[in-house]
Amino acid sequence: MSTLVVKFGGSVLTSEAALHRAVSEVYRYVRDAHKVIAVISAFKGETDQLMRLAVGYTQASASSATPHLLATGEMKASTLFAMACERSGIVTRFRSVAEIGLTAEGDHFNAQPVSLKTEVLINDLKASDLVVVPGYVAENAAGEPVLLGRGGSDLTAVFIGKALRVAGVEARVRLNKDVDAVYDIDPNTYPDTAKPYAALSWEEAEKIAFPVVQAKAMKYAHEHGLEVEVAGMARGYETVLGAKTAERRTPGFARKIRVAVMGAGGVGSMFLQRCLEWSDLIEVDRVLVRDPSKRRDHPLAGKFTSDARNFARADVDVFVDIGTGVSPSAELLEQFLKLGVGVTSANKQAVAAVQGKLKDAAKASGAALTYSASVGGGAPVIEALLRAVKSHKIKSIAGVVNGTSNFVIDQVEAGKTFDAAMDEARRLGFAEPDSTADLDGTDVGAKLRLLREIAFPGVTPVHVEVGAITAESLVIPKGKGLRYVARAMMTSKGLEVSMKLEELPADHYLVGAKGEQNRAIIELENGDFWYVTGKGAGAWPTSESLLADTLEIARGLKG
Ligand SMILES: NC(=O)C1=CN([C@@H]2O[C@H](COP(=O)(O)OP(=O)(O)OC[C@H]3O[C@@H](n4cnc5c(N)ncnc54)[C@H](O)[C@@H]3O)[C@@H](O)[C@H]2O)C=CC1
Ligand SMILES: N[C@@H](CC=O)C(=O)O
Repeated sequence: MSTLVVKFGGSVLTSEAALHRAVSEVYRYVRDAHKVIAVISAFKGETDQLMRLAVGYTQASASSATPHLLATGEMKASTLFAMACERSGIVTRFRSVAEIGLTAEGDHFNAQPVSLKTEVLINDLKASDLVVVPGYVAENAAGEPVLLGRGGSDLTAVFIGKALRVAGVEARVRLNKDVDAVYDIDPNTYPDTAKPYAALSWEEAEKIAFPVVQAKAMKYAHEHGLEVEVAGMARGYETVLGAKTAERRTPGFARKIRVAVMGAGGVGSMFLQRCLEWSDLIEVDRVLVRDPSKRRDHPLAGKFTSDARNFARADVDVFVDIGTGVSPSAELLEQFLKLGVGVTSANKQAVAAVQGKLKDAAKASGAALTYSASVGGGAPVIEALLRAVKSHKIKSIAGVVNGTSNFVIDQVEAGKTFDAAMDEARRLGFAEPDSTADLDGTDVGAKLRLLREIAFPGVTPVHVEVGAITAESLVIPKGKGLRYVARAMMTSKGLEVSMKLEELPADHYLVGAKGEQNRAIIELENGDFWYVTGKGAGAWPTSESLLADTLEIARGLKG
C-alpha cells in the first residue's frame, strides 16, 4: 500500500475553515486507499505572534523556554487537525515528536533532524489510515525541544519520507501550499504571466522554488535523492522536484465549479457550509428546499428555491443530491445526467430505485454518476468495491452499513434504554427522517442493492433474508458481539443475500465497528480479504464524502 507524507503549513492553515479543507485533502487520499502521515505546521501567523510574545518577555535575550513556547503553535494545530480528521471518520492516530523519536542536532532554532523511530509510524499505519504529527519541532539528545528553522515542517515531512523509504516503505512526500505548483515567478503577484512547472530538477528547484519550499528541506531531498511534490489543495497535479529537469505544463482546474444542491437538512446544511469554505473552487448556484422562506438568515438564502420542475438545467457542473425518498431525487438525478451534468448522491433510496436508468443516462451523456455517501457515509465502501471489481471477482461482501443501529446496539450494551439510544441517534443526525428505516432493513436493503450491483452486476438473488431490530432483540451475548450485518454471497446455489442481527466473535472485524462507524469486508475469489472502515453516519463524514465526489467530478477524474 502506498504511503503519502503530506505537509500542511501556515500558508494553507489560515483559519479553522482552512483546517477543514486540509481534512478533506487527507480524506481523498485515504479513500483512494493511501495510508497518510500528515505533518502539520502552526496556523498562519501563529509562530510570528509567539515569537513577538517571547521577545516581549525575554527582551531578546536567550531563554530555554522559547522553543517550548514556539512548539505550542504546531501542537495546537496538529492536535486540532487530528480531532477534525476523527470527526470526519478517518481512523487517526496522533503522535508527538517524542513518541515518534524525531531527534535533531545543532542550534535550538535551526536544528538538523538525525533520527526517527520509523517502526512507530509503520505500526500505527497498520491500525490506522492516518498518523498526524506536528512539524517544525524535534527533540535533541537531552530531550529538549528544538526547532528545524523557519518553514521547518517541510523538512519534517521530507525527513520522514526519506526515513520511511529507507525502511522499505513506498512513500511519497507532498507539500501542500497556497499555490497549486511551483511557477517561474510568483503567481500571486503575476497571475496572468506566471507559468507553472510539472517538474524541476533539485538544482533548479534550489534556485526557483526556495520561496515555496524551505531551502534546508530541498537541500536534504537533493542529497538523499528524494522526490518531493509541491501541490495545491484538491488538485490532481503537482510540480515534482526531483531528477527530471524543468518541464512546463498547462495550468488546470482554473475555473470555479458550479453546483446545484438538493436538500439543506442535517447533511445538506453541512455540505453548504463546506462549499462556502471552498468558495475559491466551488460556487453554489442553487439549492432546492421544501420551503425557502424558512432559510432567510442562511448565507446562501438568495440561492434557495422550491421549484423542482425547473431545477435540472445544464448550467452547472455537478448536481449534489442530499434529499430524502425516491422522488424527486430520482427524476432530478436522471435529468441532470441526461443533460451531461455529473451527479453525486447521498440518497440511497433514490439511487437504488432507479440505478439502471441512471447508469444508462450516464453512459449516454458521458456524465459522472457517483454516490459514495449513499453507502457507508464517509466510509469508502463503494470506492473499495469499485477498485476490487476492476481486477478481481468478488466472492462475498459483508458489512455493518447502518450507523444508527450500530450506535444503538453499542449504547444499549453500555446500559442505555433502546428508546433513549434512538433519541440520541436522531439528535446526532444519524437517523433517517423516518427512523424505522434504520431498524427494519429498509436503509440497509437499499445500500446492499447498490453494493450488489457493483459486486454482482445483473444477478438476481436466489434468497433474501431480512431481519429487524427491536428493543427485545438487543440481548448481547456474553463474550460475543452483536451486529446488524448486510451480506451478499455468491454460493453454489446462486447469490444469497441477508440483512439481520448476527452474533459474532468479540474480536470479529465487524464487531470492531464502534458507535456510528461502518465497516465492510470484501472477500475476493482468490481468497484475499479487503477491509474498509469509516464513519457511516453524521453530517461531517457524509458531507466529506459528497465533497470528495464533487471535487473529483470537477477534476474530471470521474465520468
Ligand atoms: N444523516 C446521515 O448521516 C446520512 C444521510 N444520508 C442520506 O442523506 C440524505 C439527507 O439526510 P439528512 O440530511 O440526514 O436528512 P434531513 O431530513 O435532515 O434532510 C433532508 C432534506 O431534504 C429535503 N427534501 C426532501 N424532499 C425534498 C423535496 N421534494 N424538495 C426539496 N427538499 C426536499 C428536506 O426538506 C430536508 O431538508 C438522506 O437521503 C439520507 O439517507 C446518507 C448518509 C449519511
Ligand atoms: N441513517 C443512516 C444514515 C447513513 O446512511 C445510518 O444511520 O446509517
